[in-house]
Amino acid sequence: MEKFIVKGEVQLNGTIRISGAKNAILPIMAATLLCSGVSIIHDVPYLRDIKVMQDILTLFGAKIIREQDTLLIDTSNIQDADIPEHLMREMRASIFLMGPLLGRFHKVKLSYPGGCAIGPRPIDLHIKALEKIGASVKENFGFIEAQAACLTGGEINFDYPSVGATENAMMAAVLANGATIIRNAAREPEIYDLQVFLNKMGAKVIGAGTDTIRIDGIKKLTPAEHIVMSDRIQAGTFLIAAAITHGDVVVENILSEHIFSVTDKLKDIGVKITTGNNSIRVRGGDLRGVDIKTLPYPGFPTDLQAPMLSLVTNAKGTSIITETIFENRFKHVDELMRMGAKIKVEGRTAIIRGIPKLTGAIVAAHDLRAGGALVLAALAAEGVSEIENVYHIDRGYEALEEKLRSLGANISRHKKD
Ligand SMILES: CC(=O)N[C@H]1[C@@H](OP(=O)(O)OP(=O)(O)OC[C@H]2O[C@@H](n3ccc(=O)[nH]c3=O)[C@H](O)[C@@H]2O)O[C@H](CO)[C@@H](O)[C@@H]1O
Ligand SMILES: C=C(OP(=O)(O)O)C(=O)O
Repeated sequence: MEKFIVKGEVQLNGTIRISGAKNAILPIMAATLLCSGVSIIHDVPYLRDIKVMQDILTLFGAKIIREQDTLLIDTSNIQDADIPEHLMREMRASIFLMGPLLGRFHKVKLSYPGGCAIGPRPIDLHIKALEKIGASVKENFGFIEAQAACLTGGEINFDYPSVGATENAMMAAVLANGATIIRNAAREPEIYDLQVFLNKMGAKVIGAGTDTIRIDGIKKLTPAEHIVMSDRIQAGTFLIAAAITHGDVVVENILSEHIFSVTDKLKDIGVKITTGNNSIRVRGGDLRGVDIKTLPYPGFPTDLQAPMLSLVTNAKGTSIITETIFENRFKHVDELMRMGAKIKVEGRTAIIRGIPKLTGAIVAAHDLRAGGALVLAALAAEGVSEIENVYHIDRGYEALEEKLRSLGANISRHKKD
């Protein structure tokens, strides 16, 4: 087990480049199972979830080579296999394999996925979507078995725009007979990136990024090469890091349109934002309280709720943050209170009374973004903080401490005693 030790009150200054997005790479890696041959994915960071996806694809016989930030995934000799429960439980994205495996092998048996413990995370929408295009799905003692001699295009109307269920449905439908229409689809940029990759493989998908996606099934896909989109959540985390330390940071390789909901809120809080061509500069100012509600894209992303909550603990006045996506995504609150933050949680709403400064403390990351949020709080706090359970942070932030150090932060990684 590892921990971070952070000495706070250091302004961050400099330039940081954002790498490819975990949440775009994982479904794209799953999609490589849909064809035979070598697919190439560029700008892939070293993350724990990506290593787990590599391990799963390897079980199916895929040969994977990493050349720096490029993954070469050879699916020429893949065959059906069972995914051990411990790998399924490692991350939410393991469920993204259901659609491609069904498309390729006409049957799939999986246990339930894991992922951040941020409230119940059912997979009913994934299952219903696959049933709509002809799969028969049985749930038995923690396992899901789906089969379809032949998937057939159909109409999928989501009750809720689930990101993962939209991606699973797209990946299953590309090899189905006929056309599939997905309505009330999630509109996240990662879904558009998946569409681009699938179309490079020869699929016929249109509409990703809107709430209606149409997939005209084809018989066979071919391998593709792709530079994955940059990670808007990582970018947002660095923007907030600059703001909380009153620093001056340029975040490069980010499309500002992907995070305008975040930069708009940062401006409301009092932070100076300058948008360049594929970059954003953030300069800290006097912080004032704001109200934020997490929503599906293009609303404020739930994955930046925890980092933003850290920021407003230092904002003058009262802030109200409402989490509408996940039922239990306030585990960072108790930890921030150990650092002196004044926060009251009522149901899905956190009410934060800003204080001039947090104080360093020993705290624990309970999930990925909560871990990121505690690192940000520690950067601003007076004194030294220890953040335990760094393995959560490693799921989604590549070498976070090295990147922060390049901006001047005083942070180091240690084995926990
Ligand atoms: C690997 C990945 O890409 N993870 C992201 C993905 O997760 P994920 O794909 O799991 O998120 P979803 O959009 O599916 O979940 C949103 C909400 O829908 C509910 N739901 C979802 C599926 C289902 O079958 N039934 C159901 O009720 C969930 O419990 C949750 O309350 O989108 C989330 C929302 O932007 C992000 O926080 C995660 O970082
Ligand atoms: C919630 C997240 O990831 P996952 O869906 O993989 O748990 C996240 O990336 O913040």
